[in-house]
Amino acid sequence: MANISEEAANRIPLDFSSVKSLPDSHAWPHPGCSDGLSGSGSIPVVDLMDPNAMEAIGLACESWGAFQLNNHGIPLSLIEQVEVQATRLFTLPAHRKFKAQRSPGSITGYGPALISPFFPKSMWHEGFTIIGSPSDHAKRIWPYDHARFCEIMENYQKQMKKLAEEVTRMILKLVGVRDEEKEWVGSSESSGALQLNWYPPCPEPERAMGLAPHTDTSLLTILYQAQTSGLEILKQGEGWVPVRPHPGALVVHAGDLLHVMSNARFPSVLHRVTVNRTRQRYSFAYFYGPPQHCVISPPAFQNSVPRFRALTVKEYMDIKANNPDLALSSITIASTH
Ligand SMILES: C=C1C[C@]23C[C@H]1CC[C@H]2[C@@]12CCC[C@@](C)(C(=O)O1)[C@H]2[C@@H]3C(=O)O
Ligand SMILES: O=C(O)CCC(=O)C(=O)O
Ligand SMILES: [Fe+2]
Repeated sequence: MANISEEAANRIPLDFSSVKSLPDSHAWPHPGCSDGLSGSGSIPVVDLMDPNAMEAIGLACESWGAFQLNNHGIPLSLIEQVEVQATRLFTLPAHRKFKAQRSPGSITGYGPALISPFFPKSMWHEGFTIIGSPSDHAKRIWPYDHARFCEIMENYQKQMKKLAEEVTRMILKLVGVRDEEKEWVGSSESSGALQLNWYPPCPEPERAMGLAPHTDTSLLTILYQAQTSGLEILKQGEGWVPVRPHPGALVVHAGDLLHVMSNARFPSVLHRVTVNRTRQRYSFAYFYGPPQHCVISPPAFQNSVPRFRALTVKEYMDIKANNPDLALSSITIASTH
């Protein structure tokens, strides 16, 4: 995949509310069938309150890299509040949203997905990325009326962080990470980010792409998808499998840092989003992982050969930001046999 970021930087953002047909900039050659296969089956469902939840999570991560989580303790009322605020944001006129545009080189704010520059066509999607308080960007959109938006987004991140810690503890126990290497879990050091995603209705969904295939960089992602389907994960040997929204459930994805820390026992999952002719779609993704300065590496077992070199989270993030497709293979240790 070529980095076509210079050309991409000059792309004119599309005002989705005014388009009646699919512009060439958003028409993908074969969006729905990149491997010609369509998978069956569906990702496992895990009940967090079940005494066997940890084992179920391990099996799901080994074979699917994703699972639906029930009984997670996040109140539906909070999720609904996030939905209200996301709707309030994304239904604003384009010129209002552009006030909160992400500045070059930074992560937070409104705009296309950060991976967009690596694809030749634009995605049928808008996003808003938050780390901690979104007040800087929210104030630009709503100078006198940003407090409620900020309060809800901060509260959601707080609750998501607690849940992510609980799931991370189980996963790192399964992986066999030593206690001193997981001191960051539950500390204020850990990194979290919230991505609000909006996929408007699309006049030609067969030729458009909501979010192009990617793996998430962090350790794990906890995703809420509102009623509309569209998310698909790639299952090895099977193809693209839809992840249908279960009312009240959250989807958990294994990310690249978990891939490395588990020595590929829990591989990060490739996923994408398709779009719909009549229905818009919202999703909220919370990314959780170790702080930037942490050194990550496969666990040191006597008889297992590490497949990745040790590196800091920051170093991995930089490698991934420059070349998402080759990031994992570029830190693979060459086999000497
Ligand atoms: C902490 C993160 C995780 C990021 C980067 C940064 C904030 C925004 C995240 C996303 C959100 C949308 C998909 C993705 C692939 C993208 O383009 O931006 C994600 C990316 C990653 O997982 O790599
Ligand atoms: O919208 C979705 O269901 C997936 C979003 C996603 O993959 C992401 O934000 O990283
Ligand atoms: Fe993702």
